[in-house]
Amino acid sequence: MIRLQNVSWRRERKNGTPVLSNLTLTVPQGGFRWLLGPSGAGKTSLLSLLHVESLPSDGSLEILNKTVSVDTPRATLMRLRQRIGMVHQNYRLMPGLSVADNVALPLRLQHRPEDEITDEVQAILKWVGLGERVNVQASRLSGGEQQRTAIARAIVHRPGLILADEPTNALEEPQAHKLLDLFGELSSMGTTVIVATHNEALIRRLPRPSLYVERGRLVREDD
Ligand SMILES: Nc1ncnc2c1ncn2[C@@H]1O[C@H](COP(=O)(O)OP(=O)(O)OP(=O)(O)O)[C@@H](O)[C@H]1O
Repeated sequence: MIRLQNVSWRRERKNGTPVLSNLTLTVPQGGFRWLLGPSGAGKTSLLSLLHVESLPSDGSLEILNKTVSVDTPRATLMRLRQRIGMVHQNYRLMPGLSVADNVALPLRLQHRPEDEITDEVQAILKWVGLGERVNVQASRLSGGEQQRTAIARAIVHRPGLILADEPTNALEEPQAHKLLDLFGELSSMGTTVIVATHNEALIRRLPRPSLYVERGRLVREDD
């Protein structure tokens, strides 16, 4: 469950125009929402807030049944973030690590046994079509391969919440469709999924409710 009540977020501590203003919305556990809006509307900023990389300047924010504020201890935020899978627009892989080690990161943070990690990572990399690229250094990957590695890393630990920022823009259509089908399936099994996109064709393929953001405000919610 995600719940925002009158949440605003300013880049600077006190003054300055809020990047996100007065957002109130609820997404139930297992809900899927498209996050839409023009470039610069605040979609990435909202995803950063939901990923607890930034914290609300005002209002109240609840993610996976935890209330989050500027007073939340860092260790609590880190634990919460481990329950969230995020596909960043620019992937944010560790360039010096192999594909497998990038994808293993969330499982290592959970202190899972290494043999289990190897199996899980192999399986998910095979699923995204990178079964033959396991030991390649991330800095040597193409854009599409980087995006698929980032997707694998975001879902390998079966998070309760998946956030994805334009997760298919470097993918070929069949891969994009496969990913969407997975997101749809994960949401029907209880994972909350929020996907920012400009891609109308994707939305038509998986018709789900949308959140429209404009100039940092939630201007519309469609079913
Ligand atoms: N690092 C930054 N420093 C200052 N302003 C920023 C920074 N990143 C984004 N902004 C501003 O914050 C606002 C929201 O940007 P954000 O990236 O969240 O929008 P977006 O809807 O994700 O856009 P896009 O669809 O182009 O990715 C915009 O006005 C943008 O110019």
